[in-house]
Amino acid sequence: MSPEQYPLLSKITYPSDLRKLRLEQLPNLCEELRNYILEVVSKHPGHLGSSLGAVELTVALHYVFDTPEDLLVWDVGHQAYAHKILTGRKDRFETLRQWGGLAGFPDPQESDYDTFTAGHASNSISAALGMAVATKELGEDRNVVAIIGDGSMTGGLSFEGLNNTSSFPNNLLIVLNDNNMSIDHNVGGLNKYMVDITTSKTYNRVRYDVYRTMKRLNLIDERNRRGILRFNNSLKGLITRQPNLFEGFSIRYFGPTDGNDVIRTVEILQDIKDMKGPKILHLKTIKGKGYKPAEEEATVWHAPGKFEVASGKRIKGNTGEAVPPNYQEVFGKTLVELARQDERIVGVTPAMPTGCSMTYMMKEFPQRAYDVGIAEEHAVTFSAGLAKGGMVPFCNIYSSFMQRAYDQLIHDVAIAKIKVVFCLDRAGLVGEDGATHQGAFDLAYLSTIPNFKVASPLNEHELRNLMYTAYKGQDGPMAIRYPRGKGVLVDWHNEPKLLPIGKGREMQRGEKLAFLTIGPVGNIVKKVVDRFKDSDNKLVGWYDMVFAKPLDYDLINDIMQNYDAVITVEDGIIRGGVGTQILCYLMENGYKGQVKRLGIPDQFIPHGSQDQQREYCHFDAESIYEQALKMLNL
Ligand SMILES: Cc1ncc(C[n+]2csc(CCOP(=O)(O)OP(=O)(O)O)c2C)c(N)n1
Ligand SMILES: CC(=O)[C@@H](O)[C@H](O)COP(=O)(O)O
Ligand SMILES: [Mg+2]
Repeated sequence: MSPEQYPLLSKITYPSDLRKLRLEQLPNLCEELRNYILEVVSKHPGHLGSSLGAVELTVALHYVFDTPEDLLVWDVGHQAYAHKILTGRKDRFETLRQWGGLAGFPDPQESDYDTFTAGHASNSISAALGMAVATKELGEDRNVVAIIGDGSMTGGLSFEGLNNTSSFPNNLLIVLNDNNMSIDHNVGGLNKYMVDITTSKTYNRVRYDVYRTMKRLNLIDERNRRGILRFNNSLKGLITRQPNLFEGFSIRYFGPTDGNDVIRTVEILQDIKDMKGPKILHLKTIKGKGYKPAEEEATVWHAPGKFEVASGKRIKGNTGEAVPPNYQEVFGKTLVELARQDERIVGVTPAMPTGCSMTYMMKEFPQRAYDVGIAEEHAVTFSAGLAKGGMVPFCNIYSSFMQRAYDQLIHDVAIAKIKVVFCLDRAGLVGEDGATHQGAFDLAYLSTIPNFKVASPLNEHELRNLMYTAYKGQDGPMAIRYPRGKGVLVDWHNEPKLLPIGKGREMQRGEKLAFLTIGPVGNIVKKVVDRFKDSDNKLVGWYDMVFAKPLDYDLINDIMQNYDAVITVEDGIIRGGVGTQILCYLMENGYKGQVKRLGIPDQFIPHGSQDQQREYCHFDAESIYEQALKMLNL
């Protein structure tokens, strides 16, 4: 990092260096941080807009608090790039989200400054509250701060934390970083409340008048700054005629104030830092702050991929050739096609309309597509309610975020056999988001639930067939899981047809070794099978199981009788996954051949490309081929 380009930042390794700066130098430091984030993230893609918007509050927090002694708990953590840069990781920042490099989210194994696992939204208040209560219990003198966005504040877990905050002695500070955006537009009553509180013109005018008058009379000093903050709070109650939501939880509320004004944010933090009891500071920030394209199109620039900083042009690597669509696009367009046929079909997404392509449905049938905010539990039970009310809901949730809603799947859906179609996006290895976001567990956790059907398509045609089958060819809950990214068929738009429930397919007959696969990972196995074809096309067989539940036992019986060896391959955790279910069946039924299960081992797989992750897990084409050779004694 050149001192010419980054005169302040180049001298900072840790927050202790930052604290040596004068207050008036901080705006320049923020500018440098922003430029550095842009320089690196344009080449090594990651989450941009949130981190740009949080630069000032990050600098202010590390300036005022004695980190890492004081504890900062970041929610989601996609806004924490400035935090990473300022806490000893500047020189590795270029390795962001790459295999062996820095994680995209705070990670306690990466740094002492990262106090808690981050990646899934809304856990920061509970985690920080626990730390704050522990601190108090142990008589330690340290501050604990949770930093949470307006979108993440809508998650149920946040409310559970807020509700609990005043129950035990603690001095927790919650910093609410409110940019009035989630990835897409933020939704719901809380969002409206926060907009109202910010845009109350009378409140803002009176507050400003009071401040100006006091300043003119030279009445603003350290002593009465707190008095002004308190006065603002009472004023807000009087003028907006709304009780303050957070005060209602017995949490002292300060703000809203401009969180992109670093000096003002430092001053306020200094004022409230040592106040006793739980408190919340509401900062208004701009997502993408300081980079025009990101400010103008916050959703696109949430995680834009590679781009040219100067022009704001995103680099797409488009060769002009026809390429297969993303599974997400196929889901989105197929849902619209089905919805055209049946007005009972509706879509539900917890805050991921763009990510999962529910946007197609929202565009054509705005009344029949529901973004419920970051609320996976609610999304599942709400869908069950919709179904009870006569609709056919397609509830799309990322596989790893569905982990939040396991009880709802069982209690609110499966027991009563309610027909909801769950589309689990980002199933399997997801790439650069890493451990927190891997869709590793769904095949295992869904297969254990009675009354559930669980399937995964080999390709885009099969995704369409499964969506159609879930809607038209069965009753009760059914889950369809598919991965992040491109399919395999350029000509993907088939006429959807009904598939037999619980039936797999023989893709190639062989004599010695059978591959049993589920989902798109079958396309990798196909390459391996083709490689054997060159030498001996009788040696290996391949079966696409299609359903993890019910499993096709007829097919497995046939395989048992005709092959000496079986390799199962799934893009999911091995323990409890489809391979394990097949292994149990084979053993229970006296199979004497060899069995090898390939998939995600009993570990959390870190960030990197999906290819690197598959290789690490030994289910890339080469590893599968080697495994087959070994079992065939070749
Ligand atoms: C449980 C969970 N659901 C969904 C997501 C996907 N997600 C990541 S960031 C984000 C938006 C969060 O909004 P906010 O907290 O306001 O932060 P901002 O992006 O605006 O900085 C969403 C929906 C997630 N990480 N975790
Ligand atoms: C931080 C977060 O949880 C999301 O932004 C997530 O990274 C989205 O993943 P996709 O890029 O796969 O939609
Ligand atoms: Mg936000």
